[in-house]
Amino acid sequence: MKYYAIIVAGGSGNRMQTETPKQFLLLKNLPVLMHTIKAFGQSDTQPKILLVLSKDQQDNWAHLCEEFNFRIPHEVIDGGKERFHSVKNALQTIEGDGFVAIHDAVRPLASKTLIDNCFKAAEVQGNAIAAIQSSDSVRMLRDKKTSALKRDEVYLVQTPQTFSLSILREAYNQDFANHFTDDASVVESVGYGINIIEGERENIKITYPIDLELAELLLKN
Ligand SMILES: Nc1ccn([C@@H]2O[C@H](COP(=O)(O)OP(=O)(O)OP(=O)(O)O)[C@@H](O)[C@H]2O)c(=O)n1
Ligand SMILES: C[C@](O)(CO)[C@H](O)COP(=O)(O)O
Repeated sequence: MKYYAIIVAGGSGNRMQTETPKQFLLLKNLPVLMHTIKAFGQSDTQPKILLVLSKDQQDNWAHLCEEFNFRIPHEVIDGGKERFHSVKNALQTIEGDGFVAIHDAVRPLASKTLIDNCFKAAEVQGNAIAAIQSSDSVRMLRDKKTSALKRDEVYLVQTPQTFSLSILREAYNQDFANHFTDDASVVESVGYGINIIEGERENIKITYPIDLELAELLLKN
């Protein structure tokens, strides 16, 4: 069986409000993105790594790889306008069958166990996404009214999100829609049920400055 990891790093990090896009910021003296790739490089599954980067960051990345002597093999793919298009660009470079884990470059704390478990579950069920249950109470706002939701029924979705190539190709054949906030929503929209596996609370997404501070605290040496 062939295994692939699409690591999406084609965003500009507007909410982080740093000049350097967040995936290149230093986390314990190593760019965030290198921590993320290392987790896949250390997994038992050993997927082929496809790294999606905007064209204007590809030289910067090559320099960073030299500077940090970063030698984990990976292929660089051009980013797209939205995350959806970045994933699609990478998907189009893959031929044949197999399984693909899609992962945010800015989730550098995913463990190798979580990555391997996602691949294993997708092999059995066709797809598997990492998610955790909410530990807060949750409310929905609709038509200016709020109402409580049953929190046991609410999951906070993470990446990796892992799919068989045949399902993923069918899903990414659609046109982009604004409600496609992750890969599961793209796949669900062509009629597939989505399977959840237990994610990790440490597997945070670096979105705002406080997330980088949290990641520094959480990252084990
Ligand atoms: N056109 C895009 C947009 C996002 N991403 C990637 O998708 C992941 C999750 O997106 P997000 O956290 O929203 O990153 P940004 O789009 O960079 O952040 P923001 O929305 O704050 O601008 C990130 O690793 C980001 O680099 C991507 O590959 N291509
Ligand atoms: C894919 C994702 O990380 C799952 O939680 C999330 O949907 C990405 O959202 P963003 O708005 O692109 O950060």
